[in-house]
Amino acid sequence: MAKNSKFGHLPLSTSGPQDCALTGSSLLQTPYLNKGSAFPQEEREEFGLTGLLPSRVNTIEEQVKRAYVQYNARRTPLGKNIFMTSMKEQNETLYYRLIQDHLKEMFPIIYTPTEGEAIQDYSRSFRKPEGCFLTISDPDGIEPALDKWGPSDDIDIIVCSDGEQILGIGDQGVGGILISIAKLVIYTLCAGIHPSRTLPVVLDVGTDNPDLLNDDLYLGLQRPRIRGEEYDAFIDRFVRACRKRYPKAYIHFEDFGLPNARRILDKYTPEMACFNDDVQGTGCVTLAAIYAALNITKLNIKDLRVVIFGAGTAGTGIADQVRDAIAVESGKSKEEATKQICCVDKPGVLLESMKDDLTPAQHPYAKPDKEWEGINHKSLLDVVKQVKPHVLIGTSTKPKTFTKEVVQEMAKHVPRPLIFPLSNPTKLHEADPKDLFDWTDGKVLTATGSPFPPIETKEGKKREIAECNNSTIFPGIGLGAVLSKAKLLTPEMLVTATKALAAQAPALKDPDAGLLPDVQDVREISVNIAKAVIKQAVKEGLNQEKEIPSEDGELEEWIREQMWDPVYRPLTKVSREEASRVAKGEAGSKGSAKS
Ligand SMILES: NC(=O)c1ccc[n+]([C@@H]2O[C@H](COP(=O)([O-])OP(=O)(O)OC[C@H]3O[C@@H](n4cnc5c(N)ncnc54)[C@H](O)[C@@H]3O)[C@@H](O)[C@H]2O)c1
Ligand SMILES: O=C(O)C[C@H](O)C(=O)O
Ligand SMILES: [Mg+2]
Repeated sequence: MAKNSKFGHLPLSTSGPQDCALTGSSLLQTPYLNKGSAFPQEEREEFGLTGLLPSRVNTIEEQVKRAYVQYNARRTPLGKNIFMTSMKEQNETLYYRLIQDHLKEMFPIIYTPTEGEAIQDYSRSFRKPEGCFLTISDPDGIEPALDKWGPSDDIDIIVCSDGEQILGIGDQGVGGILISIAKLVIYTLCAGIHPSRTLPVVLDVGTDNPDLLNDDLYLGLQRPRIRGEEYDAFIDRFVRACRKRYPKAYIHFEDFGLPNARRILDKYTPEMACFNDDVQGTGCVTLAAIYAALNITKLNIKDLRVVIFGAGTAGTGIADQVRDAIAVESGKSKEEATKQICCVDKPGVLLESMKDDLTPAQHPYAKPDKEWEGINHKSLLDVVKQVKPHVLIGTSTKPKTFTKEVVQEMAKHVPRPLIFPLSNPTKLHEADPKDLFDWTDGKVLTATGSPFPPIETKEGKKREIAECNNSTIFPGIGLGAVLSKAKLLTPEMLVTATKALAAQAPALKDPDAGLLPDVQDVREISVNIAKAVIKQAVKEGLNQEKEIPSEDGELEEWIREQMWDPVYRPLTKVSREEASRVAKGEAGSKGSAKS
């Protein structure tokens, strides 16, 4: 429990002394409690560390300085990523503090795009497991595996992936554990979710990736993916087991394949607080970036024409958010609003005659065939000529498909084209922002799925390229859901989160600034997003937490107080029996003590 809080009992432990039942080398090997060379003299004596550490006692700032030198000695992004993973296994507080002090530089190393390389390399560079591995060949193993992560109040957020559509790099099987871990690191960094209260899971159901099927070092279930009833039953058993073991935990689904992502989300949304990041996170962050751009172009969302290239999980998630926003602003029905959105996939514009081959999420966007008669709807250039979109979004995983011709065609019809190449990792982006800028004489308003450096304008000014990645919004939404203990995550909560993000766009004040806040500021942004979500949860009567302050200032303070910071906290020696009440169990990978 947080100490000295004017709010009394708070669910997250973020400050004050913490109980520790470990001593000696087991303490040094417990990443959540280890302070390494920063253990003060008294704790070295009390916890049996004498002789196990060099004599000099460092501050965390000194440790960060040393770790940063070591980090910089690694030459490649993947080498740096591997270094960071090993730092996390040794000293979690230092790991988070190091990133926090170099956030902008390290974000692309621990997250998109470098995490993609690490995932592809998972079985080959594997050294130490982290996370929870559940396998379809052993469904009875689900409950005992979850039991290892502590008592029912211990877990706030579960991120799970079945590894089928990791970023844009496709099926990575059991390596998908690393995307669950990376998303949870972002929750901690960007929204202060307590790192010991999170659970990363991979649901190993096999793989259809031939490279992995033929690799004798592959660590997952080496057989084709199991689909259909057996898959559904496995997912259901997992979700039910999570609900039973951690009834208040929020479930975040990540990088499931197209046939499953939306289906699973729709199944569980009416029953529990759950979230699909690729569908909802991407939809919300993209809509927020559109809102910010509209402020510059002075257009209203109700008038927009939008082309979405790549109508998969993310593409249809974005389409739905934009459609709903158009409907609300214009008073039109959803069906009417849908007409302003044109979804293009491999076979071209989605048409009614293709209905048998479309997913349920794509169905509403299928256009009457006669509207496209005589037009080459498979050519993006022809689609752009026909639709004259204000907004072009790429979620296709097909690099360089927003060609000079396509972009210049778009720029003929609208004064400020909004073009968002969102396919990750960077090498899959549909266009490079510098090209978009050059091809449109700087008129483009852009945001990208992975980070890019600013562009220099002819006048020597810098134009920031916002990162339109769901990482800007999912941490705040999760924080809001966790602190309010929301029973459900509703569309209204997502709308209010999107508006809270859009209201903080730097471009509202300076048109050369980014369309979305910089990662550097995301912690503060998360507070505002969480506040919006919590207020909406209360409004809808879905908050299981009853002690939520109603006044805005107090609410913000209440949120901030529950956000975890990477600082060393004094340790209080307790017996194993005392600690076990709150412990995660020494067998758990995160160490045993929490207070
Ligand atoms: N920036 C973000 O926050 C964010 C969030 C989620 C996904 N993404 C990225 O979006 C991409 C798609 O992810 P997803 O989860 O939606 O995958 P998905 O497989 O569900 O969707 C991809 C879609 O693109 C279509 N496609 C493939 N080739 C095409 C082509 N030549 N022309 C038109 N369409 C084509 C596929 O048929 C599919 O429907 C990935 O690269 C992912 O990293 C980015
Ligand atoms: O993980 C990311 O970088 C964003 C997104 O969830 C994706 O799948 O690309
Ligand atoms: Mg994703």
